Amino acid sequence: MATGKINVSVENIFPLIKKFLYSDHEIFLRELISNATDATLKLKHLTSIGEAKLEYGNPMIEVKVDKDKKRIHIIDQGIGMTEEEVKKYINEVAFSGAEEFLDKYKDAGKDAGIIGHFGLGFYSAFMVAEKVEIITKSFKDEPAVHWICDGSPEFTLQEAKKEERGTEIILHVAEDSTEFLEDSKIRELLTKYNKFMPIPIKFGTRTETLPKPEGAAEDEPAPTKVVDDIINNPNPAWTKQPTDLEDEDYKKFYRELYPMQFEEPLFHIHLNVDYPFNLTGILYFPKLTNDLNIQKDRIQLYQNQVFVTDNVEGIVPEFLTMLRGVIDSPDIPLNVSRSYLQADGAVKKISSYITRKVADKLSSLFKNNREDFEQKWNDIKVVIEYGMLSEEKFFEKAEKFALYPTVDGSYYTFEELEAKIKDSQTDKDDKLVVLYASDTEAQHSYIEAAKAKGYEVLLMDSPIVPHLIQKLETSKENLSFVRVDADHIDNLIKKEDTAISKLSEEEKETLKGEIEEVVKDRGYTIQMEAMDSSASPFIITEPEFIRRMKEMQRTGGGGMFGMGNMPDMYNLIVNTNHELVNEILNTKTAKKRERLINQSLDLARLSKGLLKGEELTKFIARSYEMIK
Ligand SMILES: Nc1ncnc2c1ncn2[C@@H]1O[C@H](COP(=O)(O)OP(=O)(O)OP(=O)(O)O)[C@@H](O)[C@H]1O
Repeated sequence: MATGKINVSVENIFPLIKKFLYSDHEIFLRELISNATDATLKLKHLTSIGEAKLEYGNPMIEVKVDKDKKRIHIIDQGIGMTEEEVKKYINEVAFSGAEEFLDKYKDAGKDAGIIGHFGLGFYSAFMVAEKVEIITKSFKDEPAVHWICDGSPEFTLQEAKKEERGTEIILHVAEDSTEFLEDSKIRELLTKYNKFMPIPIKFGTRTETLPKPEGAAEDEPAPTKVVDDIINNPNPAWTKQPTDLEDEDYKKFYRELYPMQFEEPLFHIHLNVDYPFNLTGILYFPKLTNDLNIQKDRIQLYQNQVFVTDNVEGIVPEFLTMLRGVIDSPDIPLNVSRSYLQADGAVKKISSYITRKVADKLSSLFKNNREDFEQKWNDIKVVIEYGMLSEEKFFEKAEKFALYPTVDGSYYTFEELEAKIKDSQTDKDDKLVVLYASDTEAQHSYIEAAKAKGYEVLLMDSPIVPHLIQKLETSKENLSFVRVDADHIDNLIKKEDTAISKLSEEEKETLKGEIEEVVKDRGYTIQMEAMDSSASPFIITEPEFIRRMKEMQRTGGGGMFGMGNMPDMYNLIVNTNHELVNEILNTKTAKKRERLINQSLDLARLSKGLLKGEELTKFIARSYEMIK
């Protein structure tokens, strides 16, 4: 038996390994299974090129937990190691790797998230074990060896009896890590990190129900068989060629990724590039709600089929983090901080590649089946609108497929919309005015007024609309968006012809004074307008600019500082051509005038959804009195 001392400058590296990555202790299993996988794939390679003269067969990796003896075994059938190789790879290479790791990252230990993604390699075993054994037999014709190390830099190395090729790692689990002796914990980790690794991983057995033999009695139980429980799918969909996959395969894989998701994805995008960087993956568009905060199943990042994280911030442009699926790339550096990641050239290229692929897919979906795309619009618009706002390149590409639905359910691209409304909705200053509503119920009367004029009204109801229209207005010339309740209809799109007022200037002044007297404490700005006699006598409007700025502030970013908390501002428009307004003017008694004004104002508020609570109760009681 040989004993030796591992040559390291840190006197005892293991307590340090334990101290770091405290919350990430669980990665030891991922690291050891990755090594076992590498060893198996190396053997596959050597047999394929004829360097290892043996049958590759169907090797698997087995994980076993012996709770009584407090041990975890990881057994592979890979290339194994000779004594020389153990000395070299374990005592020197692996150790220096661990040392280097600690040196580099002990100060960066607090850079949340990233550090645990960097493999400590073999020595991460000491994060949970007080003693580690390696029993390994190389594929070369040499005796097996047994290496034991108890966490000090001393180790023993002796010949072992192992006959089969491969490596067995035995972890003697430390007292403070006994949670890893629970089957359920190990299963959880295997499913989290190793679900799609390329070599089958066995963890215990399971009972499979077989079909009943023909002619079996109905009450006879179906026969069963005990089989290896393989926890992974070694050939996940993203590793295959898109041409080899059907739509159903993509859906099946989605269910595999998110077993708790019962809703089908709307469509998928298969990513596949090998130059100038390597990346494969599948992204899915799920049905998204308008609530941006509740989307919880996230894109998973893999490196060569090993799960790394589900936090892809910095790698995928932010607007696409709402999607689901997987990205697998060996080219994404993980042992660095997020801020570095965002500045990294390769990562930037990856991010813009993904953006382009998503835009191309949306474009082809739109072209190939517009009807279907329109039907899905409501579920995907948040991502697209968000992308248009945050990525200039995407904004340009989205011109072709971004849709603008009307309150009547027609969908236009911006170009189509422009062509459709150009004649009717260009104002006297040559500005194209796009009318929109955010709520068809609440803004019903305003929508009707616009439709009566032959105008189109868009329905724009996602939370980022104020930002989006701001962006559209600044990127196109002579364009403005106004919500239907921002002013009375003739003011929304001002044309040359000035309406004739039935009231003289003097009469208007008198009336304005009288109305002001009655409504003076309610904060309305009164606007006397000569409108169509069939339009409502009193209308309450909410000026576009201030409302939009406030909304932008509330949804974050943009707008004007401090405006989010300002009270809502309303205008009261009085239609001087309406009969009732004329009557108010000519009413003899002040009491009756006041009553007419109040009743008209309440009706206008009712129409705008502003009449609530006690005021609504009073209004109803008063109305009953009137018709009695
Ligand atoms: N199960 C195994 N079978 C054969 N060789 C192994 C096995 N585990 C580890 N080794 C050898 O030990 C070396 C060191 O392993 P370690 O995990 O520390 O580093 P690595 O795998 O090279 O890199 P990293 O894990 O940091 O990506 C490996 O490169 C390999 O040669």
